[in-house]
Amino acid sequence: MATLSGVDGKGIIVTGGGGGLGSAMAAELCRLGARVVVCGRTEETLGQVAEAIGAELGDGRAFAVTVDVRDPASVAAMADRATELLGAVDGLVNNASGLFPVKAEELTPNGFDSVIKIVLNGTWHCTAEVAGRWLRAGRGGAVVNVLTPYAWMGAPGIVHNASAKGGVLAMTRTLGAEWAGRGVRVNAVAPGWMPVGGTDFLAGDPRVRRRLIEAIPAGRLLRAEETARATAYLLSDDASYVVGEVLTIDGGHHLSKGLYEFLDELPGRVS
Ligand SMILES: CCCCCCCCC/C=C/C(=O)SCCNC(=O)CCNC(=O)[C@H](O)C(C)(C)COP(=O)(O)OP(=O)(O)OC[C@H]1O[C@@H](n2cnc3c(N)ncnc32)[C@H](O)[C@@H]1OP(=O)(O)O
Ligand SMILES: NC(=O)C1=CN([C@@H]2O[C@H](COP(=O)(O)OP(=O)(O)OC[C@H]3O[C@@H](n4cnc5c(N)ncnc54)[C@H](OP(=O)(O)O)[C@@H]3O)[C@@H](O)[C@H]2O)C=CC1
Repeated sequence: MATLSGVDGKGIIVTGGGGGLGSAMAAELCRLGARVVVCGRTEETLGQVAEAIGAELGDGRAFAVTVDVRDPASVAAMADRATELLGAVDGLVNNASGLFPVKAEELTPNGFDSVIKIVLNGTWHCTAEVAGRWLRAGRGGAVVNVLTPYAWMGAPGIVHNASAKGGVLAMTRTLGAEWAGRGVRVNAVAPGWMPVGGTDFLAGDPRVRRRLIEAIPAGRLLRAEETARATAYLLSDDASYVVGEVLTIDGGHHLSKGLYEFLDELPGRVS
């Protein structure tokens, strides 16, 4: 019986690989057979991630490389090093991000820029560098951008990050179409809330956690490994005809806005 090809043997770069989702994603991709470069600005956390993967799966599976995705020269140096370490780079996961909650009317120009530079410009710099190498070499590759459902829904309180993610959504669709004929696929995942990384503080509060879960039709928070497996699919040759697509992994959360949260209170309840 035919089996799915997965990411076995592929070399993959994960930006923000020292963070909550990035580290879980790197570990799961390695469990699925990939070799991974985790990159970000903080050498210490990246080293810990590579070491933990090495302890679980053996040496030579995960490597730490520093990068600032806002700086094209730093991204080019990271891509050189990743190629040395992995032999060949087959996939790129644009996962690095930054945000802070702020009222839009209180956000300064520099505050807006600080997030746009990481999320929108950083995703572009990494994609242009890595995919540019594939195109020049006449070979294929797969890019997966990490979005969230608020890339198309909007997110009051984080206008900088929502604007950047909306831009990355347009980038995903545009480059997906522009490069599909040359074997470079660009897609995205849009995970819902996970109790990791930048939102750990929210899901860690029992009251907030309960309210979050109540609003999610699947009735629980998303596990980082589930996002990793969806990402692995888009990186793999199993997704060879999937182009410019966004795979939403949120337990139906973005579909539930409106009536769902009040279903229990309606006469002749539906749920
Ligand atoms: C239904 C579907 C559900 C779907 C549900 C989906 C949920 C999705 C959740 C997504 C989560 C994530 O993305 S989590 C990712 C979170 N991770 C991170 O944030 C880690 C990386 N963060 C950072 O590096 C920093 O926080 C960040 C500020 C972004 C960048 O750092 P920099 O050093 O570049 O910036 P700084 O020099 O410190 O600051 C730049 C400017 O920003 C301002 N600034 C900084 N912090 C500020 C703050 N808290 N409030 C106001 N302003 C602030 C400063 O005053 C400066 O402006 P001036 O004073 O004018 O100079
Ligand atoms: N947690 C959640 O519930 C959800 C998260 N997401 C998305 O998942 C991704 C990861 O988020 P999460 O794990 O929560 O957040 P984290 O804050 O844990 O991870 C963000 C990572 O980005 C890196 N980073 C930030 N700025 C730069 C930079 N200039 N250059 C290189 N790396 C940088 C950080 O490392 P360093 O500071 O060392 O550079 C950090 O490792 C993001 O794209 C986020 O939008 C989507 C939906 C839900």
